[in-house]
Amino acid sequence: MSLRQNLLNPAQQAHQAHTSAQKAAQMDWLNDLPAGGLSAAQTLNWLHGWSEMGWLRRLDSALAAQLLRLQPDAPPALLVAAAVLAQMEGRGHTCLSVNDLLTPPVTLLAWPADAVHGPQGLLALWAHLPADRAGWLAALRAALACLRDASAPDAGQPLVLGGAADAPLLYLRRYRAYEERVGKTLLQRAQSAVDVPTAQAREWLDRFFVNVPSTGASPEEATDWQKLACAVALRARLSVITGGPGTGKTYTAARLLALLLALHEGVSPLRVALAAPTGKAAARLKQSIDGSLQALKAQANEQDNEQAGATLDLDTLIQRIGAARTLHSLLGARPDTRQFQYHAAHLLDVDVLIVDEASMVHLEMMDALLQALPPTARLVLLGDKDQLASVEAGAVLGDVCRDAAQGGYTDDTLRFAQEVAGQTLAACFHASAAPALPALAQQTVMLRKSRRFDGPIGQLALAVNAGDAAQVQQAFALPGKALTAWQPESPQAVCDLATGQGARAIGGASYADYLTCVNTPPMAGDLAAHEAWVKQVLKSFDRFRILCAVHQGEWGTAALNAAVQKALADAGWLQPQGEWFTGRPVMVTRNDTQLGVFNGDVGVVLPNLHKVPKAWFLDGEQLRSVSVARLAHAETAFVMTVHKSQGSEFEHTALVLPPGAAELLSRELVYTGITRAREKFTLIEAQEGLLHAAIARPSVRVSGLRQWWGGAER
Ligand SMILES: Nc1ncnc2c1ncn2[C@@H]1O[C@H](COP(=O)(O)OP(=O)(O)OP(=O)(O)O)[C@@H](O)[C@H]1O
Repeated sequence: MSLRQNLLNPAQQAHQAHTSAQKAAQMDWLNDLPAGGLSAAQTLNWLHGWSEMGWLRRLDSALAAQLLRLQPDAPPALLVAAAVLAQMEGRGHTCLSVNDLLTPPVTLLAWPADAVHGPQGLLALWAHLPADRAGWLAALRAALACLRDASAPDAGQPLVLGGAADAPLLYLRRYRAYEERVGKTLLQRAQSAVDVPTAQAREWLDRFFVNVPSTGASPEEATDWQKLACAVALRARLSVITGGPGTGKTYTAARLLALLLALHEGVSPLRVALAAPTGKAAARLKQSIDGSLQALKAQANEQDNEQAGATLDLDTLIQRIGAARTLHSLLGARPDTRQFQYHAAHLLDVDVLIVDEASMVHLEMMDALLQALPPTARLVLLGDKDQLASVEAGAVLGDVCRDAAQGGYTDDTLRFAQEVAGQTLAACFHASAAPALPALAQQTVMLRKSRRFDGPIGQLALAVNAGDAAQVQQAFALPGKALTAWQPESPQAVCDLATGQGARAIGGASYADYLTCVNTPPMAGDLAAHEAWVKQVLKSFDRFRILCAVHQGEWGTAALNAAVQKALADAGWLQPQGEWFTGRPVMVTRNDTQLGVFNGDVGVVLPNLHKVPKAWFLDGEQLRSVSVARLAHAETAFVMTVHKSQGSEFEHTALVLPPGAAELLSRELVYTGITRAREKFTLIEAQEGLLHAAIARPSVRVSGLRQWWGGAER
């Protein structure tokens, strides 16, 4: 089954099967093409045929049709490039490299064999298209009503040609505009220097970071990267702190806030905002920042009270920070429009903005955020560069942090690191040891020591990240029950895991934990007892989660959710009557600002005190209930995609790798799945070899973002 088929619902698949034979017959004429090559109309037919077959989206061939209407003599190559570009945008790429079109883009599209080799397939069409870059560029530039390049005036053309002469990039107009604005604004912010009171900053940093690296430590371990990250963040209006789970990104951000407070000289108090792409991630950020500031307060009190605790009012800072918000809510998302309440002409009221889980922020959202942020405000991006990028197009954090591991710090940065943070970086992190890296890299620091993931799960995550199959194998062979790999015969195994009744005693939390709670509501009918019960259910539900990579097929979210629900009902845990039965876990699939729920929020349906079913959500300790009648966009959440799990962690995480979806199984997907697990990780491979195939496949997002700050393009 192809990727597209996997994403189709059963009705669409049936329709597709019905039309396939019809379309194949319609396309027979393509075998008898005249030697003169394809006309634009024939090319369009061919592309429509691909959409009918489910290889392209209808949207993709519709773009080609729109271009042909705009310019009736548009060359076939332009129509094909546009349809492929639209398809790539749907897969998260912000542009299409023209170089990828010089030969049939078999790897790029990863279509099934008949779509590649069949008489109406990719190879057959490519026989009619230019064979070199000059030919493609000539074809693209022959349609200036459809396409703008650097030399042509902007007349609202839907396509834009950009990139370098030897690496031209084709964009949809919208993405080119986002990319240009995001690239330029990030660079401006990174270059926008702020005066740092060196001696004062050094004094506070020495107070906040008391770790002494052990003698004989490796170059990575010899540096206090957290302290360095704080220092670097002081000197410009953009800083980026990346690192794996538990490396102390929020710990560092909390100390940075304390440092900014300590150095703040304005008359009005520092205005701080916290945000993340999802509600869950925002709640975790707030909890973590508060926890770190409380710990810092205790540390300051233990140190010399006269010098630290007494002069730094951390209590007021904690109170003033306020709740962390989703980016949608921060920017003031409005129903049914892409426009936000805050934008370039109505700026956010903030001095410092910390954005966590920045790997999930897609290009369009990053653009909206940067536009709405006052030029004087400091932006601090936190995130794990190795995690999956967002479903939507763009991988801004990945692009920014591409060289973060190597450092590439200039003399200026090295001097600053020494003066302000007291850190002498090993030669391997100097710019001389690598090609000189641009200003953005000087504002980026990678944290390298995990405080939470030093056990088997951490080892596995590192091995996956390095694409090291042997180390992965070794990690699974480690003693203890933290890691389990399983190749069951059928998806029934997933149900066994969910009910906690699996034949294999692999241990770990299951859905039996939260359902035990669901089935023992409080006897007393008072509000406090009811709230405590709801919170306990929600927290227990978050102890375990099943993640998978696809929606369709017997190993996809739809079938597995139904199977798990049935298994739990058969085992007596659930009574699934109607849609909104007690205990049903739900995930919101669309932002609804009026209801206050956002795409990705996960809750559980439980009765309120008056026995009316409500969907309940927990943000930190804050409980919210939503009327189920108004929750129009939600689905069952026993099983969710890895994408949707980002920003969350579970005591026990099970990752299901399905067969036939090779294109979706990437190193980043597996890494993200593993790092959702706090204590136990279970891998369920529907077929032997899926894990190894996935880790051998790092995902690549085509983007030209780095051209705006002088980095090499992918
Ligand atoms: N320098 C440090 N000294 C002591 N404890 C630390 C230090 N840095 C981080 N920690 C602790 O390690 C744990 C993980 O830190 P933190 O939550 O900041 O990591 P993170 O990178 O933000 O994690 P995640 O990716 O899960 O959000 C926390 O308990 C934190 O208090």
